[in-house]
Order: sequence, then structure tokens, then C-alpha cells
Amino acid sequence: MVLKIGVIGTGAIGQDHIRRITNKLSGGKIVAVTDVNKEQAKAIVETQNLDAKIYDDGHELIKADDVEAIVVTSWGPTHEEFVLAAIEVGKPVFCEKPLAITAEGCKKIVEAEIATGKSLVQVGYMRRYDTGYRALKNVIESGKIGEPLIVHCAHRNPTVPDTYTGDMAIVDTFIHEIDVLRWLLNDDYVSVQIVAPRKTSNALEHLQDPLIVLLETKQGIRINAEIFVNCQYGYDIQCQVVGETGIANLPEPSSVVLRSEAKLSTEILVDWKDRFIDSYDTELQDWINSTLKGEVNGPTAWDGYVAAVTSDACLEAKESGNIVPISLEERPEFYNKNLIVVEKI
Ligand SMILES: NC(=O)C1=CN([C@@H]2O[C@H](COP(=O)(O)OP(=O)(O)OC[C@H]3O[C@@H](n4cnc5c(N)ncnc54)[C@H](O)[C@@H]3O)[C@@H](O)[C@H]2O)C=CC1
Ligand SMILES: O=C1[C@H](O)[C@H](O)[C@@H](O)[C@H](O)[C@H]1O
Repeated sequence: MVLKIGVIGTGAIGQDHIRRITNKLSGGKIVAVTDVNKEQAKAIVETQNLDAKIYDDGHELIKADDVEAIVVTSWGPTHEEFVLAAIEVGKPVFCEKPLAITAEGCKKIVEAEIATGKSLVQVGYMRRYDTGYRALKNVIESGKIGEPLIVHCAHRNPTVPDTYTGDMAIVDTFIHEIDVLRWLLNDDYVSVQIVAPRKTSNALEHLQDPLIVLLETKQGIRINAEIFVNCQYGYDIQCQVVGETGIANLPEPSSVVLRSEAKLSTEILVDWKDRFIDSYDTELQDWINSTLKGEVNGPTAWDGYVAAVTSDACLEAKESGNIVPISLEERPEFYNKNLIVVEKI
């Protein structure tokens, strides 16, 4: 069986996903694309030699008879309408983060999905598919370091474009830690405070960079997370879990250990696309496999909602400097199921 997929948004990650579904993964076929930039949509169909129709807009694509499932890779503010439209016609939808740009929008999606009684929505939080994070989660769940007490983590980008706004440090960048840490710890957040060290001279005028995010979880775990988007030296993701009897670190990406010119060195990646390339492949292969079985294995609309509520609190904390409570309703029974172990591609 082959899943007939329509893609809304043929920009950077949309093209990446089209290429991986077409050339690397199995079980999926791109049969439809759309983008407000029609030339760009046409170009990917031609360069990838797709047997795919170019639709005028996302809603037409979603309703098309030959589209069985949808991938939303358009700009964040458009996600809510497309995900709701996919739910309305009962079609599975993989939505890149964010699920919606407001918690209210995410809640609408949660309510609409529950009303159908069918699991339809997966959100593109790919770090849950990273082999390093999965190994770290296995160590925590094995009890080898005792109960987790503290997490130290860092999300460092070498630079960001001029269009990068202060809020994007949370809604576009830190959002990955917000999702992966609650999955890693099987916990939820109760409060957040954000403090700022002196600003790097390498940051644009309007950015406060770096930032330190202090999160507390329901189980009393304390997380201190650095967000540094102009670190210059590379794309560096760190995560250290301090437990009662030991410490577990997120593995570094594999790299040749070079001895030359009286130096011992390893490479540091500079692009997030390279750091998580395998995670995107595993994530989308799992989505195709699960969708063909009528399941959602990955991050759900509820996870998208929790991320939105948490990032809203982070934005408030960033502005006020205060400790901001994070209050969440109980997770609906509809979303209470264990993540099925990711099948190897
Ligand atoms: N999971 C991850 O690690 C990543 C997720 N993303 C997310 O993916 C989304 C897209 O990001 P990029 O590809 O970097 O942006 P991009 O700007 O390169 O591509 C977005 C595309 O969507 C199109 N578009 C915008 N509104 C549209 C509409 N109403 N209908 C059809 N097409 C529309 C634009 O013309 C553009 O081609 C964002 O939400 C971003 O947060 C992006 C990069 C990494
Ligand atoms: O969504 C993304 C990318 O996935 C990177 O992981 C982040 O570092 C980047 O800031 C954000 O745009």
C-alpha cells in the first residue's frame, strides 16, 4: 500500500520532506503540492520529477480525492486553518511545528480531533526520533542514574537571520526543548522564569541573546536551559540529566577524531538540518507507517497544545522577568496511549 500525500508549503523544509519521501523513505508518494509561490511549487515538481498535481491553494489540495494524507510545511500562522480543514475531511495530517501560533488555536484542533474519534494529527517535533535522545530516555527509564533531579541543556545556533525576532527564541527555537524535555522526563511543567546574562556583541540590536530559561516540572525537577542563537562556533545541542545516583549526557553527534598538526579534534556541525537529518527521516517514515495503519505514534495535537501553553508562559516570563505559572488541564483520555516503539526505517 502507498500513502498518497499532498504537501502544503514547498519552502525549505517542505522541499526536504518531499525529497526524503520521494527518494529515501518507503510507503509514501507525493501526489499533490501547493505554495503561494507557484513558481517554487512548479520547480520542486520538475526537479524531483514528481507525478504530482499543483493545486491553487491548501484547501483545494486537502479536499482533493487523490490526496489521502497531508503534510503542512507552510508558515506557522497558516497551520491552524490547514490542520482544521484536514480534520474536517477526516484526513491524517503531519504538521510542522508549531501546530498553531496560539494555545487557543491548538485547543481548537484538539477539540476538533477528539470530536472525530480518530487519531489524525501528528506534530513535527522530530527530536523524539533522535537516536541520542532515545538512548538518553532509555537510560533514565532504566533507573541507571536514579530519579532525575536537574537538567542542564543548551540550544545554540551559530547565527540567525536579520528576520529573526526576540520571540522566535522561544516559539521557533526553544520550542524543541519544551517538547522533547517533557517527553524525555515523562513530566509536565508548572512554572518558568527567564533571565538574561550580558548580551553577546554578536547579536542583532533587537535581540536579547543568550537567554536562560528556568523551568520547574510537576515532579519537582529543575531545568536550566540556555538559548544562544549567535554562538558563532557551530550548531550545538546539549542535554545533561543529573540523577540521584548518576549523570547522563545526550551523546555528541558522531564525528571522526582527528589527530593532526599537534592537535586532537572533532567536528562540530553548523546546520540543524545536518544535526537532525536522521530524526526527520525516522519521524516521517514512522508517520507514513502509522498512518497506513490508521494510527498516530508521534507527538500529538495535545503535545502541540502543551507546547503552545508553555511557550506562551515563556514569552510572558521573558517580558516580565517574573516566575510565571504554567497551568494545564488534565490530558484528555483520547491522548492517553503509550508511544509505540519507533520502527526502524
Ligand atoms: N521541525 C523542524 O526542525 C523545523 C520546522 N520548521 C517549520 O516548518 C515551517 C516552514 O518553515 P521553512 O520551510 O523554514 O519556511 P519557508 O519560508 O522556507 O517555507 C514556507 C513556505 O510556505 C509557503 N506558504 C506560506 N503561506 C502559505 C499558504 N497559505 N499556502 C501555501 N503555502 C504557503 C511559503 O511561500 C514558503 O514557500 C515553519 O512552521 C517552521 O517552524 C522549519 C524548519 C525546521
Ligand atoms: O526549527 C528550527 C530548527 O529545527 C532548529 O532546530 C532550530 O535551532 C531553529 O532555531 C528552528 O528554526
